[in-house]
Amino acid sequence: MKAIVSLNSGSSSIKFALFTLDHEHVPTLSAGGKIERIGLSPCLAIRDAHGTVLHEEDWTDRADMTHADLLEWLFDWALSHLEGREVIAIGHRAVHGGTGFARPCRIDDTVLAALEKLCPLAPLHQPHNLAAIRAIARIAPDLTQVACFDTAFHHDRPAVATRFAIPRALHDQGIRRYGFHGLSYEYIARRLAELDPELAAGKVIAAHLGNGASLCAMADGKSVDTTMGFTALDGLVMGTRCGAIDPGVILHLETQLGMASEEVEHLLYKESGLLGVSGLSSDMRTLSASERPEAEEAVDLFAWRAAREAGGLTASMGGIDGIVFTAGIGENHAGVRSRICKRLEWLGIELDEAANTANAAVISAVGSRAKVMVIPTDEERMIALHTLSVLSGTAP
Ligand SMILES: Nc1ncnc2c1ncn2[C@@H]1O[C@H](COP(=O)(O)OP(=O)(O)O)[C@@H](O)[C@H]1O
Ligand SMILES: CC(=O)OP(=O)(O)O
Ligand SMILES: [Mg+2]
Repeated sequence: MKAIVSLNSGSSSIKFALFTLDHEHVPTLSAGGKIERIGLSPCLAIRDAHGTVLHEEDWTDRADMTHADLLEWLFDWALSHLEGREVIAIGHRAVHGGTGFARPCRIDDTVLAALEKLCPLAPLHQPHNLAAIRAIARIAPDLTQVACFDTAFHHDRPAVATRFAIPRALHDQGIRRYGFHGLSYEYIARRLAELDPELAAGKVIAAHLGNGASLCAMADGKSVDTTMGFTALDGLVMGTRCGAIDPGVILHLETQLGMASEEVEHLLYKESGLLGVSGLSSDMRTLSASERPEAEEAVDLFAWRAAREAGGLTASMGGIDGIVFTAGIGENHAGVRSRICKRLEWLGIELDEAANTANAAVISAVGSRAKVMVIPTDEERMIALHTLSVLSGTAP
């Protein structure tokens, strides 16, 4: 049976899925899994389509294990468990497509070289995405590999939402707001259209709150604004990323505190966000379980900033009909959803706390002016669908 594999290398996780194809090439999930807490103490779970665990692994205290080490482990496992399935292509999440890539494409040396140039704009992601592509090219040089871009969903936003207030020539060189988490938002837009077509046709904020976090304002299922910009450093507070920051801080760090640009990069990408504010952890579960006041301060800042940006995106759309929470924190953390929604009560948003605690699909109260939902994201399925569209020559 033919199959395709989706690989999604995030900043703290590698998610993967194997889809079998029927004779019309409709993908059905066969197995999938996630390696998480990379850089802390990685663990892995692989499940079949019914959620039954096929394999679990815990690399306690192995903060040293890199994305590449874990991918190698995963390949070895996969090769011995394919059981007659023939993998015809591998689709990858590629976080940054720059100005050159607005739709999924087959990967060759030219594409790889162009994506390599974008690594400085997504240092937590793009190098891992490309390392996975290269590793597979070494193992199976003839296998088709497809890149699916996080930036693509935002490509057709109104021009005003793409511009920084800097000299025009820099915008023309590509220094502009791109936006990320596009595979997740595209999936949410499609899923919402199935679950609630009326809401999907309206003005919705999708909140992808994971280790990386952003919001997307969607009108009629299309991105009109988003909190991330030139890089995935912008916008909300994240696990280890600072989110939007006064650029004057960066100038001060360099000119007054004498920090080298590599040190500033490290500080803003890897030592800031929830980790920086709490001094404890980048992981929301750890912070929620902690009694330390700094942990509480970090969680509160996370929610405050998300609500503040949601207010801004509401203005971008000229109103709001609904909010959809997704990704690790958005799907699972009732307390954070509640904190954000409380700060948005002025928009007529009211939660049903029992539904919220149960992680129900609809968590708004009956009288709420805007509907609030929880929809698990599925970037892997989106990658599979895009990969198939490239194989069949029907990519948009
Ligand atoms: N059951 C849960 N309850 C609360 N938070 C959770 C839960 N599961 C995951 N998270 C949080 O989600 C975040 C990771 O999100 P995820 O979307 O998996 O990350 P990535 O951006 O690396 O794909 C972490 O902060 C983690 O603590
Ligand atoms: C773009 C981004 O931040 O991705 P992730 O959530 O996987 O870190
Ligand atoms: Mg993610």
